[in-house]
Amino acid sequence: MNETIVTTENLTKRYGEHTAVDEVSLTVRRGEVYGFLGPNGAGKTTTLRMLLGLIRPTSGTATILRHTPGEPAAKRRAGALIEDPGFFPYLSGRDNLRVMTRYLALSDSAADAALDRVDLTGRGGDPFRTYSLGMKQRLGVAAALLGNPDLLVLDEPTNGLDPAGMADMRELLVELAGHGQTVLLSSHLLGEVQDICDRVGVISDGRLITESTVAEIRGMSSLYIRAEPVDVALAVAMRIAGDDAVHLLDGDALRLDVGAGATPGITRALVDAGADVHEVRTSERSLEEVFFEITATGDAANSTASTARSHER
Ligand SMILES: Nc1ncnc2c1ncn2[C@@H]1O[C@H](COP(=O)(O)OP(=O)(O)OP(=O)(O)O)[C@@H](O)[C@H]1O
Repeated sequence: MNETIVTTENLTKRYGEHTAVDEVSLTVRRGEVYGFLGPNGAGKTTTLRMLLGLIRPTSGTATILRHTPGEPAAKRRAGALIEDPGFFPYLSGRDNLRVMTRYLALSDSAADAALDRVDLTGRGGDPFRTYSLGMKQRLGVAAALLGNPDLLVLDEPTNGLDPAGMADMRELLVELAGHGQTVLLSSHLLGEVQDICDRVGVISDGRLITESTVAEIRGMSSLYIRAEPVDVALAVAMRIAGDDAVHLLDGDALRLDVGAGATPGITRALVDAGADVHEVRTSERSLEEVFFEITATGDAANSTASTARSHER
């Protein structure tokens, strides 16, 4: 599963003085769901548009399915939902897809197969204008699926959906990946995609800050401690875990960036130092927390740095 489906090397796009995408180098491998994450305006859509050959890079290179973006062979094997697909409101979902299958010289049955993949067969005969937002997004994914592409590129596929719609979309994406399709999706809602992505690339201000698995990016688990007096607890925690790994949280709790295996030793040391221990619990940091940290510091290596404090309860 290590075949490379997408690579970029120092991919850059400038608009006048503004650098929208700044030397981004990323890799998407076959069969994975890759989350391209970043806040609004970070450069996600611009990167995806370069990958699809919709705009030209200012410098740097990209390869998609071993082709240059925009080459007919790359277009055939990659389906995308990147801009409003522009469905006809009075045509049914099925007929909208048929307009596309005819343009792509595919059979009408490809439209039915795509409707089926996104679970819209039952409503396929209804006019597009009667669809909910979630159904419209699903039809957009169905359009991207026409021709059974190897790679799906989806720009913010959960955007604007309610929680149930998001859950449906997530389920659909996992299912697609289960069928061997590689999925590259962008999102600014990290919590929404962390459960479905195999790997993520985090972009901020046009620069790729980090690229790794969700587990790696979250780093090790944290230990939350409430003990009194807090200054005693703080001193004990810093002695055992090191100053940089200890964060004083609001409400005089402590967060320690240590593995769960450290829990018994730290609890014993607190008690030995005469502290009253009210609570000790381990928890994994969410991608959301880590994301705030690394986009604030601009450096993944600093992801446990003290900037975390302002985002913690
Ligand atoms: N055609 C353009 N001309 C000038 N600036 C542009 C153009 N397209 C994008 N930009 C700028 O490039 C930056 C990145 O935009 P982009 O749309 O790629 O961000 P994004 O991460 O997709 O954000 P969002 O989630 O809001 O869509 C923004 O500052 C945007 O204003």
